[in-house]
Amino acid sequence: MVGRRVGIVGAGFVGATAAYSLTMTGRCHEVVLYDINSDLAKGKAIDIGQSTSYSVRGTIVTAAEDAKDLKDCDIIVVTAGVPRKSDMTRADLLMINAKIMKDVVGNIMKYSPNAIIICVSNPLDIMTYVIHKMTGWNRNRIIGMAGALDGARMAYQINQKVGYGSGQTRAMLIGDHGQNMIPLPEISAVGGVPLDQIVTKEDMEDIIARTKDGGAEIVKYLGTSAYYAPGRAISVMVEAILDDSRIVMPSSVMLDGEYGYRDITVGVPVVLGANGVEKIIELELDEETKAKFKISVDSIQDGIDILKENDFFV
Ligand SMILES: NC(=O)c1ccc[n+]([C@@H]2O[C@H](COP(=O)([O-])OP(=O)(O)OC[C@H]3O[C@@H](n4cnc5c(N)ncnc54)[C@H](O)[C@@H]3O)[C@@H](O)[C@H]2O)c1
Ligand SMILES: O=C(O)C[C@H](O)C(=O)O
Repeated sequence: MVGRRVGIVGAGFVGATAAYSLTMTGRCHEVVLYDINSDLAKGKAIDIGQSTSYSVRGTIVTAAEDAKDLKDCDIIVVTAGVPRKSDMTRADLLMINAKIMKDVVGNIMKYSPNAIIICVSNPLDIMTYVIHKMTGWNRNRIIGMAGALDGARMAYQINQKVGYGSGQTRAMLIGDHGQNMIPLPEISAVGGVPLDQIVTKEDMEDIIARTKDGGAEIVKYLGTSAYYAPGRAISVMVEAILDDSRIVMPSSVMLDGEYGYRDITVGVPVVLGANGVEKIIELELDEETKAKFKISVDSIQDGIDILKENDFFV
């Protein structure tokens, strides 16, 4: 369904790039940029708005003067927060970004109580959990963006190795958006051809390592984190919800018994449609992958426990 209103909270590198990507594909009627730095939101909204003369379909791009201008959004993308620098891990952003989430979620609940939220801020799985706990909303309406990006990164690494299949490569991962993410080459493919038939074991190990290191590699060169691939990954998810296209996308979602876990947000394949998460797909995991998944879940739980110890949820 084309023609609805998408709010983006945080008009920095990632938020503005997501807005630009949405505008270029012309898949939503209106994008509203909100940032505590209102001049930044204004400048980006004008600049992106002026690009729409050459996009396939007009999109209205506005800057929110105030959080109340986020009213009645169908989808809100949360990119507010601090990105890491080269000497940091995503986990180092835990306390500072969790505090920002309090402010952001309060505004969303007040002005767009029926929205679907796509969380982007890091550490991703834990911020997604924070948004669940603070809103108390049904779990289909809160989705963490990570697998869409990590899958695109894995596809890129595969294409770099084989030298073909760009745009035809589908890569699947599960787990956290961090060092314990679990690329699944055994169910990834280039144009439908299973990876293990075209990539050596050694190359596969390299693909996995470089995918896991994908965020850090960019931070090393830019001194801040990536935004083109994240921005596009966000817009693909937004479009799937607006179009009710029911694509399968690994995303960080609240488990309630799936994969043997409850009350934890972690990346698994889901179906994205008009209601947000339409379905969680339960892959059959072998014993080795189950053990890796547990390590990944435990690492997310560690971050949640730090917030609890600091009375964050009180
Ligand atoms: N999930 C992913 O795959 C992924 C990918 C890239 C970046 N990220 C994360 O996204 C976040 C944003 O990255 P960036 O590069 O755009 O950073 P950025 O610094 O360019 O932008 C963040 C913006 O958030 C704004 N902000 C801070 N507090 C706010 C509040 N309370 N309300 C509204 N706006 C507020 C800031 O003013 C800033 O403009 C970081 O936490 C980064 O780690 C996640
Ligand atoms: O690496 C980061 O800190 C940002 C983001 O999570 C990414 O993977 O690009």
